[in-house]
Amino acid sequence: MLPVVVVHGGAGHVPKEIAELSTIGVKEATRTGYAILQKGGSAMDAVVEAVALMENNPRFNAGRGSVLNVKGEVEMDAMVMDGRTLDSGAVSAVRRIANPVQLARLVMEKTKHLCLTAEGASKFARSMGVPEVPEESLITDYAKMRWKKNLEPDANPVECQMGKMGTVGAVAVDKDGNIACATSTGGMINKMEGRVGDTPCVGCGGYADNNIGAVSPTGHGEAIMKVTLSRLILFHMEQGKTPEEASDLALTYMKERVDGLGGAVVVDPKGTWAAQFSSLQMSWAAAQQGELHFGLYHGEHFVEPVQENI
Ligand SMILES: CC(C)C[C@H](NC(=O)C[C@H](N)C(=O)O)C(=O)O
Repeated sequence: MLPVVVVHGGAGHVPKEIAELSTIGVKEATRTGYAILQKGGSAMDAVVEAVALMENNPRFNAGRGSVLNVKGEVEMDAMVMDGRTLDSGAVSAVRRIANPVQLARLVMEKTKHLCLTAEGASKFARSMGVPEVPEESLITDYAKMRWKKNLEPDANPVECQMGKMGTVGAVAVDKDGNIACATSTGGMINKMEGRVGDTPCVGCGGYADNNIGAVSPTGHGEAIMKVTLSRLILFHMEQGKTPEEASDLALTYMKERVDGLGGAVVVDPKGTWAAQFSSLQMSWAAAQQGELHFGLYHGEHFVEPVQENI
């Protein structure tokens, strides 16, 4: 059953044609993560590479392609967690960085802190030799269009929020049984300047523990934080639930208790995995035992050889 990697590309909803590009993106990221695991690479390497690839893909709400805050600027959140040691690293409201997930990993590896924010995170990036990129290079026409639409007086905020999907995340177990997670996002459309969502918060936007499993979620960040979604899913697994049952229980709780929608990718130490969501759709893909699994709408589960199209 090992190794395994499971990836998601967000839980918002967009028209089918656009959503299919997300499926292509999550499949590509999953193949990349799986190739690393097959060569004996670590779960941490696999999730960071998979997420960085999706940050570079303008189709997703992370890195290039991030949604814009109310001022029309890009502020991104990202986190990683290592299930061996429970070490984690995160950045919040960070600007002008191409790959926040790699910066989050550096926070974990090179500082004694778990999270750096805004200007401090940028300063740390500079000190680590991470290049600053022009803000314009992170902004797509699509993100600008959604931002403007949201500012219109008759804009329906719910409709507009859901009309852009693409937070990205991954969980993996390597052949040694080590488990890791990574999540990266531009956040919620037209968020206030300085808004920090679930993604950089341990137990909310991700959690990994070799003894239990790992989770990377997507969805309305404020709702995810209220129920500490990632840790809640793992709590249900500690109580004996499967990854699928645990995700469904926690997502139902989030919906009923705080009216929040979302989804998550989950693994346990044996390599049992799940990709569940309460939203209309979530692009996801998983690789295990030479097979690539993927889907987008409820009830969809396609399988093909993982080697295809390489
Ligand atoms: C409307 C929602 C479901 C869309 C979803 N957003 C996030 O996951 C945002 C992230 N959790 C945060 O709050 O910062 C997406 O990008 O697909």
